[in-house]
Amino acid sequence: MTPDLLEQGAQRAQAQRETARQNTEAGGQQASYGRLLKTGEVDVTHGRILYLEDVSVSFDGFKAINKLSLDIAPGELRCIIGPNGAGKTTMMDIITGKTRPDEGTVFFGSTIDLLRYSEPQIAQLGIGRKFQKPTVFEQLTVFENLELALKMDKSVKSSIFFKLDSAQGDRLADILHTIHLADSVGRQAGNLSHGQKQWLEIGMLLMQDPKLLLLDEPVAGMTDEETARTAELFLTLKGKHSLMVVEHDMSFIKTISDIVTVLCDGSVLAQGTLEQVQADERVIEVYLGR
Ligand SMILES: Nc1ncnc2c1ncn2[C@@H]1O[C@H](COP(=O)(O)OP(=O)(O)OP(=O)(O)O)[C@@H](O)[C@H]1O
Repeated sequence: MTPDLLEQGAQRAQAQRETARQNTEAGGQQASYGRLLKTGEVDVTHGRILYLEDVSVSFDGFKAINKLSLDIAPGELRCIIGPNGAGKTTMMDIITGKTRPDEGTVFFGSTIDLLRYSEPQIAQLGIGRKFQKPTVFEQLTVFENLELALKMDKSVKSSIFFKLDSAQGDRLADILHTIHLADSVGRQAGNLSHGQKQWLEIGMLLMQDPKLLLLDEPVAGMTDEETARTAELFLTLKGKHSLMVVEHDMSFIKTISDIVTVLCDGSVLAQGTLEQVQADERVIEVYLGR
């Protein structure tokens, strides 16, 4: 792809997204009461894309998650903090189907009971997960990694004969811009910096157009500049996707957060703005004061 084509593709994809956003704002909520949801659509008419209620799981008698309840609004960027062992990773494992809870309710939108689905099916439903370590294909170029992410999307049939159509090409160009890698499209992923690899992996998730993205310590090991650019990236994604970000880096949380949920001993200890939770005595005691 030439820089010109990339630029044009990115602009077309941006324009399409803007139209979709305006349509949603103009009537998405009301409209969805009166219409059937299309395949792959998530019913967010009750204002929640993710809903957990009284979820518990024990490992050898130890309650890692203990009557955990929380919900996330569509388009929200929710930050999750908490001391080591609070249950943050286990919570993500439950949402993505890696771990089955002993009890509780986990819904995607108001109609999809996630406990009825397997891990690959949950990914297919539109929940993307980014683990802490970047897992890109080091031998392939940035472009090839993104293209491959689309091929791995099971909804794209016949991947052997797969060729990007123009809408997919535009989306790829748009994502390249979003993840700050438009200038590195032909570079081998193995030669990227740690931060760039993390962005590329986020781009690979975005190629599958997830509705909800779960990100585990996305800025761990990044330089200050990379961290700042990642904050920018997340703020761009907010609204178009729902995001749940687990992080220990408080200055990063400060830059991106609206609502922060503090987990401790497998349940929600406090929730509010970062200022509010930082002023909460219980939080100071178990976490921030350490
Ligand atoms: N498969 C497992 N078997 C036994 N115990 C487990 C298992 N998975 C998690 N745990 C325990 O459950 C608790 C919660 O772990 P979890 O990894 O979810 O915490 P966390 O908040 O993500 O911690 P960190 O910030 O250190 O990553 C810990 O005490 C952990 O040792």
